[in-house]
This record gives sequence, C-alpha cells and structure tokens, in this order.
Amino acid sequence: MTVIGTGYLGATHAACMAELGFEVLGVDVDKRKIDSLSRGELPFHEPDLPELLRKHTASGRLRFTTSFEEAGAFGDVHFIAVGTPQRSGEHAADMTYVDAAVTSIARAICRDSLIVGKSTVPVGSARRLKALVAEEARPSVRVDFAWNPEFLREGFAVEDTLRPDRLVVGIDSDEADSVLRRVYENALSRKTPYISTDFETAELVKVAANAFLATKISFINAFAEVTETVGGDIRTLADAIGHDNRIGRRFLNAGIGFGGGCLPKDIRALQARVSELGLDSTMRFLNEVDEVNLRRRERVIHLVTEVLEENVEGAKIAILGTAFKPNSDDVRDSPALDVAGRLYSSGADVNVYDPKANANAAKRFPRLNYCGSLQEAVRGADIVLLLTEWDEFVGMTPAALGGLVNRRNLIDGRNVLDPDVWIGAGWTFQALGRKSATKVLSEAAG
Ligand SMILES: NC(=O)c1ccc[n+]([C@@H]2O[C@H](COP(=O)([O-])OP(=O)(O)OC[C@H]3O[C@@H](n4cnc5c(N)ncnc54)[C@H](O)[C@@H]3O)[C@@H](O)[C@H]2O)c1
Ligand SMILES: O=c1ccn([C@@H]2O[C@H](COP(=O)(O)OP(=O)(O)O[C@H]3O[C@H](CO)[C@@H](O)[C@H](O)[C@H]3O)[C@@H](O)[C@H]2O)c(=O)[nH]1
Repeated sequence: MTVIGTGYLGATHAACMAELGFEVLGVDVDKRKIDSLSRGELPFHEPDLPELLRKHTASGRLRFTTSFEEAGAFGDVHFIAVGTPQRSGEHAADMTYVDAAVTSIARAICRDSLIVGKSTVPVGSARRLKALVAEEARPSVRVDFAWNPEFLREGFAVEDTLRPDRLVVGIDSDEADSVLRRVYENALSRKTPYISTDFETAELVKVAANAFLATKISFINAFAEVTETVGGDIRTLADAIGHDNRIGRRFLNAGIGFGGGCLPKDIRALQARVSELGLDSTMRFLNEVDEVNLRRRERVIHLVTEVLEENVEGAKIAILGTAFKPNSDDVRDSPALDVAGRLYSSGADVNVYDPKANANAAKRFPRLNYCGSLQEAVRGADIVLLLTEWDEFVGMTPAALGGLVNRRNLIDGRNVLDPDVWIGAGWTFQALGRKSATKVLSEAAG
C-alpha cells in the first residue's frame, strides 16, 4: 500500500501499517521530508514513532519516495493523508493539496486499486474526488474510492492508529468494504467498532467529532469566565459535572483553550461548508465556540497586564511551552505561541522554553528569546506563564524557581498547578477560571 502525504498523519499511518505487516511506500512532494524519513529520521516529535520508523525502514518494509509513478506501480491501496489547511484569509479548507495528490495518483495507477481518503475534508469532497479519479485514471484500470477519516491525537498517534476506538469507512461498493476490512483486520479481530457507511456520513463523522470536542472545551472555558468573575473553582466544577456519565470528565480542562492543526481549522471549515450549502445559521454556535476560545488568550494577556500593573513594555516574561499541547512539537495555531508573540509585540522581553517545540516556534516567531531549559527561561523573570502542560512544568516547585526569578508572579494557563503551594510560598498566583487575586485583594480593601 502507499500513503500519500507524510506529515503528522501520513508518517504515523505509514509506520503503523508497516508494523501491522504491510509493505508500505510513503509519498510526499517535500523531498527533504522524504530524505529524512528514508534515513529512518522522523522530522517531528511524536512518542513511539521514531522506534517504529527505524525498525521498518531498516527491515525494508517501509520505504519513501517523491515519485508518483513508483507509487502507482507499487500498491493497490493508496491512502491520501495530505494537508487541508485553512485557506488564507478565509475559513474554508484549502483542498488544492488533496486535489493534486488524488490527481497525481489516479494518473499513475496501473492496476486495479482502491484510493482511500484520510484527510479531513468538507462534506461532498469524496463524491467530487471519485468523479475526478474517473476522469484522470487510465481507462484500462478499475479504481475504486473510499473515505476513511482519521481520529488520531498528536502525542498518542501510534497508540490511536494501532488501537483505534472506532473505524469509519465511507464506501459505495462491496469491493471497497472488503479491502478495508482486510487492511484493518488486526483492529477488527479485537472487535473494534467498524462503521461502514456512505461518503457523506463518513466525512461528517470526522468534523462532528472535532466540533463536539471544541464545543466541550469552550463550554468549560465559558464557565471559567463566570468563575473568574464571581469566584468558584472551575476544576471542581468540571470534576463534578464530569461524574455524570452522560457528560464525562474528558475535554473539560479549562485553560488557555484549544489550538493545533485540527480543531480550530476544522470548526471554521465546517461553518464555511454549511454556509456554502445554504445553511447559514446551522453551525453559527461554532462562531461562539471559536470566540470563547480566542478570548482565553486575551484573558492571559489581561492578567499579565494586571499583575505587572500595566508595565508590560520592557518587562521580562518567561513563557513555558510553545507547542499547542504537551508531547508534541506542533505549533500550528498554538495558543501559547500566540500569547508569546503578542506580549513581544507589546514591548515585553519574552523568554520561551518548550522541551520539543522551540525550533518550530522559532520559525514562526524568530525574535523571541529561545531558551534551552526551564531554569534559563525563568531567570530574572518578572512573571512566569505556564501555557503548555508538559510534565516538566506540572512538576515544578516554588523552591526550584524562587531563587531564579526577579519577581514571584505566576500564571497557570492550564490549571495544572496547586494554587495553595505557590501562594503559600509567597507567589502571586493566577489561573484561568480563578477569580483574579488582585481583584480579590481590592474587593477586600474596598
Ligand atoms: N495531525 C493530526 O493529528 C491529524 C489527525 C487526523 C486527521 N488529520 C488531517 O490529516 C490531514 C493531514 O494533516 P497533517 O497534520 O498530517 O498535515 P501535515 O502538514 O503535517 O502533512 C501534510 C503533508 O502532505 C504533503 N503534501 C502536500 N501536497 C502533497 C501532494 N500533492 N502529494 C504528496 N504530498 C503532499 C506535505 O508536504 C506534508 O508533508 C489534514 O486534513 C488534517 O486535518 C490530522
Ligand atoms: O480538556 C481539554 C482538552 C484539550 N484541550 C486543548 O485542545 C487542543 C486539541 O487537543 P487534542 O484534541 O488532544 O489534540 P489533537 O491532536 O489536535 O487531536 C484532535 O484533532 C485531531 C485531528 O483532527 C483528531 O484526530 C483528534 O481526534 C482530536 O482530538 C489542544 O490545544 C489542547 O491543549 C483543552 O484546552 N482542554
């Protein structure tokens, strides 16, 4: 089989398919990426993936190429895993990479095959792409088409791919269904739910799942805005409603909000697509989900300004974390990096440290001071901001930081630290979803 597009999704899928015993050829237009993968070197950070990549490139079961001709002759199942980023200046998904990849492989295929889309796409794409394949493929070969959305989470990509919680396939032929059942035989042998449906449902399952997750996060963050005003503890609130099995505790962690290469762009693309379909008001609530999410970043900046008594210009700010979540080096739409960039633009002297994402962050915001360690980042700081909850930051103690900073000010943007510990050690401690300490003090005085 081939996997076309070898980024976060495609490289993971290719290595995991090799782990399951398939001969796999990864294809990308980015020659540097292909050279690196061919050497067994993963060009991004993802736990457990380097080991799989090394193992299967060494055995020869996993190879990489930039040649679609080679891909067309190599396999009879071709996964499409190229990017669908937000179109510049718009909310809609940019489908040019998917269209190009499908066209290239359709033209190169020289035996009966199945093309399987995995990228996240606007509903209606699979049907359109199937027609495109029919136009582009050689008349002598039968090329079937399927849509099989992917639900992996960065940081757990290998686990999610090898042991998915469900498989969803959009198909319009029994042949495609039986090929996909063979591909996913390993998961099916463990009774993994396998939902075989039409193209449109399969495409919509993916965006519905991400819209639901984004809504859940913004729901708890909207309540964080309330507890910030009236008092109350957002973590206890989340725990308490989470005990209700109908709600569930997962994805109720209040903080600086969601980012990454998926949730933000996917809720925007969904709104754009339903508007195109004439359903302007149907997904309007996702605007609010997006706005609540973006307001969390403003809230952090507001807290910094409050703690520093308006003196952001020239202040030394230490930002812990630039990745959009821990265990990833992905900085796409990262709330942490966005806040770092905005504080820099306000004239602050910004130190940043992320255990894995410094290099990617530096490509986007070269002017921040990138530090090699937590200690280096906080040295001389007037305020420390924890914005990505890496274990290293969750485990830090007032004793370890106290002697390094200039002023003992801390903002916990992920609600992972114990306020009592820090306040007890003489720190000014602020967290999202917590009534501002300065406000509490001024109310007491008033
Ligand atoms: N990252 C995730 O966790 C994840 C999970 C599920 C679904 N998805 C979806 O998967 C898709 C890919 O996401 P990603 O994060 O891997 O993106 P990415 O940007 O990391 O990777 C995309 C890759 O496609 C390559 N590419 C672009 N045009 C190509 C072409 N014509 N032929 C071959 N390769 C081409 C790029 O060079 C790049 O390496 C998106 O639709 C995304 O929404 C991503
Ligand atoms: O309670 C929570 C949970 C998550 N987040 C944030 O939400 C974002 C997304 O997190 P997560 O969903 O774990 O990461 P992704 O790797 O982007 O995975 C999402 O997007 C992928 C691409 O579509 C899907 O495949 C996954 O199922 C879906 O979880 C991150 O910034 C997290 O910090 C919160 O703020 N609070």
